[in-house]
Amino acid sequence: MPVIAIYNPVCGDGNAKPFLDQHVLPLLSQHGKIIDTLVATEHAGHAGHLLVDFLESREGDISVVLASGDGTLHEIINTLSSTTLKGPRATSPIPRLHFALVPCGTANALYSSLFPPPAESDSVDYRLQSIRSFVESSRTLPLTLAIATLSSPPSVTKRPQVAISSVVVSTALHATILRDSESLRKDIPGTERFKVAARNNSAKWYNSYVKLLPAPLAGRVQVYDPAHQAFVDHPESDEADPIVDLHGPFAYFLSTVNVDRLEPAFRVTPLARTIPPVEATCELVLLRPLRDPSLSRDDPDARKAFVPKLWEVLSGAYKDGAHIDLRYGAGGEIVTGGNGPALIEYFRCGGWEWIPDDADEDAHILCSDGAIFYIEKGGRAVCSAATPKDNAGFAVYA
Ligand SMILES: Nc1ncnc2c1ncn2[C@@H]1O[C@H](COP(=O)(O)OP(=O)(O)OP(=O)(O)O)[C@@H](O)[C@H]1O
Repeated sequence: MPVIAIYNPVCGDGNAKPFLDQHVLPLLSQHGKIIDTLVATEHAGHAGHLLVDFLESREGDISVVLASGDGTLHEIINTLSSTTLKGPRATSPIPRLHFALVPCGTANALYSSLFPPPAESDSVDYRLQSIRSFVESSRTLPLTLAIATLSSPPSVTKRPQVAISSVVVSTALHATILRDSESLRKDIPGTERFKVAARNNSAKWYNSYVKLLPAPLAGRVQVYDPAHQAFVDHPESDEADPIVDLHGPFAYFLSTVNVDRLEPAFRVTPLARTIPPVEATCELVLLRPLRDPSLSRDDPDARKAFVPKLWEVLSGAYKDGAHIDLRYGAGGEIVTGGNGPALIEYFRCGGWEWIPDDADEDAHILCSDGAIFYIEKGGRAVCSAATPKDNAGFAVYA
């Protein structure tokens, strides 16, 4: 099978090339794997085009050694999903692409979810696991994709914009963090920049109306019940009307596919691993501050009072996903037992719609694997999880 190795020289701390040279290429060569093309990305958006050129010049299935973070994989998936190949491949569908991931990015969400990190997650061995799987077992896992369609208002005749994710689609706090953290990348190359951007946005709430759609096999939207530590059918999702309506404001709204974490230690959707889905689903976690019994309306005092609770939830994600079992006590204090409302609402669904309030500028920001999009005024984002077809789509050596 032809093999291309692509590295992003600027991702993470900028060490993809030396890591490839010192560790990856020798291991591949030890196992007799020949790299047909070894190439660096030269600019944003380049990785997808490199792969298109390679596909057009080879036949059959191909493998890709990808030394980057999640953003470069995102670009590849989006470019290939919107490109018609030339030459002999013009008449046949793009074959399944097999990726051996070398985690060289900042967060490496997909890699660290597929290979949950030991304490020493920087070790060379830890970073070579997908490569080892490529050379030793060739076992691949197909990726579920989250397809987000951003539509204009019905009065505007414009094609919707499509963003395809293999990790995360978010709005609200996470999307504004990603928007703002990019400008901090140069000064703070590590994950600390996400925390700085989070602090700057922590008192914001986002006004939107949301619909949750069931996955085909389940037929119902499912919600996590902390009392039984299991998913149950949402009480408002029944056979006659399986769609669940949710009103804001929202502090947090984040949906994942394929991953249980966004950084090695930030297990934001832990049930993706502990109760694995049986079909393509979005794992959706959200936080609606007005579920807090101590808050009755949205005003600046309420937003300020909620900030420490937001932080406690987010720090719970760093404690092996403990945030999903936090509840409100009668006075709005955060507790771990009892039967008060859960802080985090954790849904498993086939998709969702986010219809931002026109007057709330920041509610129009959407993040797809770190790439930032703007939902037009009067428009909406619709996201659905898709199962890859046999022999097509994207798979990872794992
Ligand atoms: N040669 C290049 N010069 C400048 N930017 C590049 C180049 N090659 C790729 N890029 C851009 O670098 C961005 C960051 O890459 P990537 O997401 O892989 O790493 P990261 O952000 O450090 O890691 P992660 O997404 O895991 O947090 C990508 O969005 C891509 O467009």
